[in-house]
Amino acid sequence: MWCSRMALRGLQRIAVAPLNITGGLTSNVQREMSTLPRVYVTRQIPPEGLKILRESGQVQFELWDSDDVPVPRKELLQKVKGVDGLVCVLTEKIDAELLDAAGPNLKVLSTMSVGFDHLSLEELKKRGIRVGYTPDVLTDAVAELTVALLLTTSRRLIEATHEAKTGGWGTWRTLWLCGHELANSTVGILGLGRIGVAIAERLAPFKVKKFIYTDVAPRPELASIINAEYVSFDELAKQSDFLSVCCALTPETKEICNKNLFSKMKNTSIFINTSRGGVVNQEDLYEALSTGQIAGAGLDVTVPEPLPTSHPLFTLKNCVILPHIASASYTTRNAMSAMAANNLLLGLRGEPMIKELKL
Ligand SMILES: O=C(O)C(=O)CO
Repeated sequence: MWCSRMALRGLQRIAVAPLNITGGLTSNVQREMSTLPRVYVTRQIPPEGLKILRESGQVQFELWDSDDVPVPRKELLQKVKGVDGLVCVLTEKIDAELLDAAGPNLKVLSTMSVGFDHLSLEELKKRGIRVGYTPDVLTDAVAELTVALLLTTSRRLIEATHEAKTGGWGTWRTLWLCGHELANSTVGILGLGRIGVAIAERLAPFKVKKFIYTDVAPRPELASIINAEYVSFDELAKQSDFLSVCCALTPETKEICNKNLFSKMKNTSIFINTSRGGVVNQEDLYEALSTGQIAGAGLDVTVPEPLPTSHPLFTLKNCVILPHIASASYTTRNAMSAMAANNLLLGLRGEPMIKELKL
């Protein structure tokens, strides 16, 4: 089944150029097309971005025309040979092997993501490749989903609908399916950036008592927007009733949420992660959840993705797991796609990108 699907996908791959290449084109047009910078797009990105690339007249591009299956690595290594630009999503590892396969023509990489842990920045820098990414446009969608996940976890909504559907709903009971409320709580943010601020702004009307945060250093400008207090990592763990992870995954933050953190949290606390699965030691989280060290966890991101259905975290009632959908609204994904396309085109023209990573 898998093989035949893959074979079908392979057949569906199409080359898309700014003008449809048909037998009817004059040889002049064909000659002109062949001199345009070549771009490979590693995924069928949402229509806005493809339209921008197609109508730009600035590039010829080929894409892996599927959203369901990522381009196989072997195929990707073939397809990037000699390209001038690359548009990728977060499932593609952009490392030395891939950059070597692409060769020296590659000048611009544009990722349709705010996260960049799938990119080897050092290798990109070494080769002088400019990198575009897509922050800001997804902030609202991610903040919205984080609030939804937090409430789903703290008020036990998945358990509750399951009980209602499967006959567990007996009489109204005084302590049945009780959870933890935001009113009068302390909300902690691990890694205060645009998204952390947007989450806090949305939580404030729930009558949160106090926002606290930790980061590599205080961020007074952002903190003042939400009146958040800078605390140490340990204090964040100790004081937070709800702890929301918003930091990027870097070598410094890898598995920063581990036994050390969970052991200091209250057993009534809720842990939420919508950043990257790699910031959490999942074995330690399982231990904390299954022993009642913390009350619950809501995860939009895991290691690996997808998380195998046999993973122990799926056995826990107090763990809500979503399949990495924080930015998944039509508006946001189209905006990310458009920004990724524009970053690429600007980069190839040697102009400043809308959002470019400083390497
Ligand atoms: O953009 C990202 O980095 C994501 O995780 C997708 O929302």
